Amino acid sequence: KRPGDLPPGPTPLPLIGNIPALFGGDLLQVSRNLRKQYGDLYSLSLGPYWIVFVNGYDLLKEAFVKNADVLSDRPDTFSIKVLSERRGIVSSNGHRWKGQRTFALAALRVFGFGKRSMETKILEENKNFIEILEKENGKPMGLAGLINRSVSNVICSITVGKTFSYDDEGFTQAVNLVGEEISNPYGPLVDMLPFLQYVPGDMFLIKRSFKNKAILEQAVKEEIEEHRQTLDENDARDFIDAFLLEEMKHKEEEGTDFEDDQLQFTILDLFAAGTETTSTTITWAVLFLMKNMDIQEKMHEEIENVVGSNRQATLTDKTDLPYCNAVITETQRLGNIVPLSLFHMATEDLVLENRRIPKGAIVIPVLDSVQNDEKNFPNPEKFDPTRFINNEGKYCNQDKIMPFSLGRRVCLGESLARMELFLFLTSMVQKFKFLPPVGEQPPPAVGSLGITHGPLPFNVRCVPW
Ligand code: HEM
Repeated sequence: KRPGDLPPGPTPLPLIGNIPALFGGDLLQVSRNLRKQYGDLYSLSLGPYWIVFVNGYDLLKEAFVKNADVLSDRPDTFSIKVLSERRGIVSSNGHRWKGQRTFALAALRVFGFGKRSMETKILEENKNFIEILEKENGKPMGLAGLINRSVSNVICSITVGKTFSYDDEGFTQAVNLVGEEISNPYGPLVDMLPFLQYVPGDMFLIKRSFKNKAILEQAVKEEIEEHRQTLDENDARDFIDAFLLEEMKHKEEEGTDFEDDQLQFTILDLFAAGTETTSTTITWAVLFLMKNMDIQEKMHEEIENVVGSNRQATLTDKTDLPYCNAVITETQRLGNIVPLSLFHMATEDLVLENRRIPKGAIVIPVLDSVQNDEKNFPNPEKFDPTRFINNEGKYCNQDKIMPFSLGRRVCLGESLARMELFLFLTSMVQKFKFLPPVGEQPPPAVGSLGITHGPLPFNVRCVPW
């Protein structure tokens, strides 16, 4: 039974709890339906967990910023405990998480986060990407895989100190496997209903996940070993080197988190979190632009006026390109890339809106509720960048959405992601118009939900202006 002081929700049934509530579509749809009935705070009883959904800008702030002491841990779910072994940054808690996140942020800054050197790397990668699009000569193509590999190269240049050719087999396999895991539609379901692990066969892709994990771990292990063989103590080349040097400092320390297993998961976290999210956003942008030729033309015109056609836009152009910024922010809003963020856990009982969130509950920051808030964004289904342009033609309102989540677990790669989105999208629209295959209508803007919410595969023609 649902204790009377918990957030409201459908009545749990004996043994199966609120499983029937999940029959209403994917978890995003389920959450939207429940909100209509129960308001901003509601709960489900699933498997061993109470799952609490937190909606709305103010309540999200109260929960994850004001009560960050209680709501910043990850729960004991299958993906966190078993697949990620509670290691790395995304899946660790407490002392380990704090130490690893702090180290990673500092090291990433040394290797380019927020710096001009990073901009140069992104622009270089972008040039290669544009050249490949040029070679396609306006033929219809699925762009998502290529964007994925190009974006992935940016994070690889910092973590493993090199980039890969787009037809490198090992690299392509790693990028595809990570994509498969992050967009696995059963991932959140198995996390909430752990007994699904024991269903015979591989209907929920769990065996597949273990296989993918083994391949990815082996690839990273090899990179770490190669780095160890060529390590120069006075010259860290990349994130792996910096971590190996840190390992040396902590060698004598019992139970230290600076060891190879931890490094392996952190590299995989950065690779996974740093690739799929950004490339999915860029892919949504191409789809939205293809469906809105007038917006595409306006964005191109702004780039032509400010940057011209002989050089790539750089970050110094950013403030002079308000419409481009608005298109990117509107893409993040409507694309709704991580609509339910990642799962958090309540480490103590907590009272919100006079309701008790019990210790051990999985707590979901419903970022979707902010991105699609009708009060701030009338007609939220419409792609309309002018929501982020004020009367003076300036870029505004970007803080009305929270695609990178909030609180202590806020996305660690936000500054890199913002750079990438701006530099990739401006140079893509500078060179090409995005059109559907001849004789076809642009595809519907329909997404599928795993951890990320990505568009269904579609073909596009990239035709020079
Ligand atoms: C547009 C691109 C991106 C979006 C929309 C995005 C969004 C998010 C979201 C919603 C979270 C979950 C926060 C929470 O638990 O409440 C997150 C976490 C994280 N992101 Fe990103 N992200 C993006 C790009 C990146 C990049 C480029 C990196 C690479 C460095 C990155 C690294 C991480 C890491 C390591 C975490 C885990 C943080 C922690 O648990 O402490 N993300 N991101």
